[in-house]
Amino acid sequence: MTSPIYVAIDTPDLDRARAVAEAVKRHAGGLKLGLEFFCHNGRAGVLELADLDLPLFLDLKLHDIPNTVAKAIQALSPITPSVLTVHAAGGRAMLEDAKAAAPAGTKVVAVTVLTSLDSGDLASIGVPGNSRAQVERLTDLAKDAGLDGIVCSGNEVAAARARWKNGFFVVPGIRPTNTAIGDQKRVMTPRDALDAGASILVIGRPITGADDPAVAVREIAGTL
Ligand SMILES: O=C(O)c1cc(=O)[nH]c(=O)n1[C@@H]1O[C@H](COP(=O)(O)O)[C@@H](O)[C@H]1O
Repeated sequence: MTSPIYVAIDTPDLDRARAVAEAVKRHAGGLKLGLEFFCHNGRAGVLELADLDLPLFLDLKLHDIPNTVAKAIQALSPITPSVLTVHAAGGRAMLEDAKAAAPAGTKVVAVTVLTSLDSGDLASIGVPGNSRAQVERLTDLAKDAGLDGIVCSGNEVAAARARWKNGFFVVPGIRPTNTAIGDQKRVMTPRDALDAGASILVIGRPITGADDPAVAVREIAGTL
């Protein structure tokens, strides 16, 4: 079975990214490249890692007016990521245009409530209620807009999946027991997140910050 673990390769250093990717390859279902990597290496850097033969998840969390987001996605060509992120808070027209602009083989998924936020943070940006209510609202929006799935924490994924049976659910904020939480606020263990309905798990520092990323990813895979 393909591993559900997507390793977040959060570094601006292309050589380090390649080394970590090679180390984790055996137990990873894919690599996630985000803003830290992309701001430094751009499209050329993503294409450099295409020969690793692992699906590439491009996490750009696009959030702008519909025209700008659609044009930005077109400007990624010839990259065809397996997964691409946009912010659900960009609204329905932006989500529809993002999906229309993406290559046919790319899953476009909407970030709902960042896993670094708790209900106090939500209140401070004018969102009433808890993270689950907001994830549910944005899950319905993403589904209606024709996206492929959403990003949420393990705490909300069961509720989100109950509303969208065949959606694709990306769950970051993954922390094996005994690993540092850091800036994340809504976390779950890999096993619990899968049991709750995650399609894939995004895991960064518990693997990339370990003394030996190959050992760390193997140990996590062993718990699934
Ligand atoms: O879209 C994401 O991947 C994402 C959404 C979210 O709500 N929270 C979140 O942590 N992420 C990403 O998931 C990764 C988590 O990294 P670690 O906290 O190091 O495991 C980072 O690359 C984040 O950018």
